[in-house]
Amino acid sequence: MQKNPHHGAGHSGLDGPPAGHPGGHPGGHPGGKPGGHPGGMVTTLADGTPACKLIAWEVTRSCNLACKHCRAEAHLEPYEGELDTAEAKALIDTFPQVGSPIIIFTGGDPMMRADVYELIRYATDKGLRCVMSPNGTLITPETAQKMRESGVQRCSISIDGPDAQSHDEFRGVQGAFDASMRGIEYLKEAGIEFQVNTTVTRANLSSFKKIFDLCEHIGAVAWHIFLLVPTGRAAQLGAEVITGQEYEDVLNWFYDFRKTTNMHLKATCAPHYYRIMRQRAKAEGVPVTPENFGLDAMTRGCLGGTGFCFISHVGQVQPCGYLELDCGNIRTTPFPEIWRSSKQFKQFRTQEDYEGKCGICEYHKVCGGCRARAYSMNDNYMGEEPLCTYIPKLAERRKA
Ligand code: HEM
Ligand SMILES: C[C@H]1O[C@@H](n2cnc3c(N)ncnc32)[C@H](O)[C@@H]1O
Ligand code: MET
Ligand code: SF4
Repeated sequence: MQKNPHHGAGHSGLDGPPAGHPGGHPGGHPGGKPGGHPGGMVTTLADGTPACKLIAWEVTRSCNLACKHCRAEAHLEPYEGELDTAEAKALIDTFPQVGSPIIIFTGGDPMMRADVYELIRYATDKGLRCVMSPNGTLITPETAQKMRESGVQRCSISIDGPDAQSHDEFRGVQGAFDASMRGIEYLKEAGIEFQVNTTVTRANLSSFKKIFDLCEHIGAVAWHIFLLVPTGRAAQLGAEVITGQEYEDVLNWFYDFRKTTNMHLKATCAPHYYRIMRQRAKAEGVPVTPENFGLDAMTRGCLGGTGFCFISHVGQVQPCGYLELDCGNIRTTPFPEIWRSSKQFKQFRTQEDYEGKCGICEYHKVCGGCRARAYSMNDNYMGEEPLCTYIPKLAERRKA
């Protein structure tokens, strides 16, 4: 079945997201719910600041797995200084001031935090849409029920290989694959939808089709791919980072593959995808509209600081989880003030502040490059995306 019927012709150059709506989006998402987004999505705050659409909140960093690529270098033991229940609720109180963000309760493993359901209930009651990203191994019928009762709209479960051997090897714990599969069954029994998140590495590149088949077989509503960022434990995984050309290949494959399935496929930390999608659509004469491309037509590659942010276990606000840039701490500065005024977030919202190719690229509006990779590979978070093969038109002209 064709998910994105490509009818319509006559494409006119670049279709970016509507101006002033960087990364409009979160959908594909946990379906509508009462109290969510009345009158449609807020795109800009009263003072012109872009609204925050999505917040990944690391409610705890503790985790029972030991993944080789973990950006958080998470371990099982408790971490010092995590926000307590009262601080966490006070933070939730501020979220509506930046828009109607979807809150991803992440970790570590968010299930390692005892009051997580209380917090989700609290946020749900404020009209916020809450999703959760446990690794899946700790889910029981009882906790799945608690998730449902607290209002969890969707869970993401990470699966990085098509079978137990490859997944367990990557995730550092024998039995992780089977335990996550069991957890998924409990989610299904509790009526909670789930998506699979997969990190792309050299090791699993050739298994992609098999991982997709698995997602389909187990009934995932979406498959989101993340491209490895060499940070945290992944800093030791240099050899697993694929090359710029391999990115082009896998994202072109993803573009074609998307047409063959009804499942919602999303390239999350692969900003180049939104350029490739437009290049391919243009070549095919297909306009990039929501009718043809769903939410992919309205979002952009890197949303860090423009439509998305990350809050760490100790309250540090960052553009994303993979870029440990201190943009302010909610313990000393109210979160909405950080979102509005942090120096770094303002930089991310201004193309002139980007360096190298990204600063002059005509695809900037839809891509932005991976800021975390620019930082981890070249020590410059405003530098050009290190793994992009595209030469912007302006650079071509300057060369000529
Ligand atoms: C279609 C809607 C969605 C969009 C546009 C979206 C976009 C993003 C973006 C931009 C990031 C940032 C990654 C980063 O740089 O840190 C992210 C991370 C993440 N997303 Fe989504 N997401 C969507 C839906 C979901 C849903 C429904 C879930 C869970 C059920 C989810 C789970 C995650 C997780 C776990 C992370 C990583 C947070 C971390 O660093 O631990 N996403 N997503
Ligand atoms: C939310 C998703 O982020 C993934 N994840 C964790 N660490 C990294 C990293 N260094 N690079 C890319 N993805 C990562 C998790 O495996 C999960 O699937
Ligand atoms: N532990 C969860 C996962 O692996 C989410 C955070 S990963 C840093 O999917
Ligand atoms: S990647 Fe996620 S599951 Fe793996 S160790 Fe890190 S926090 Fe835990």
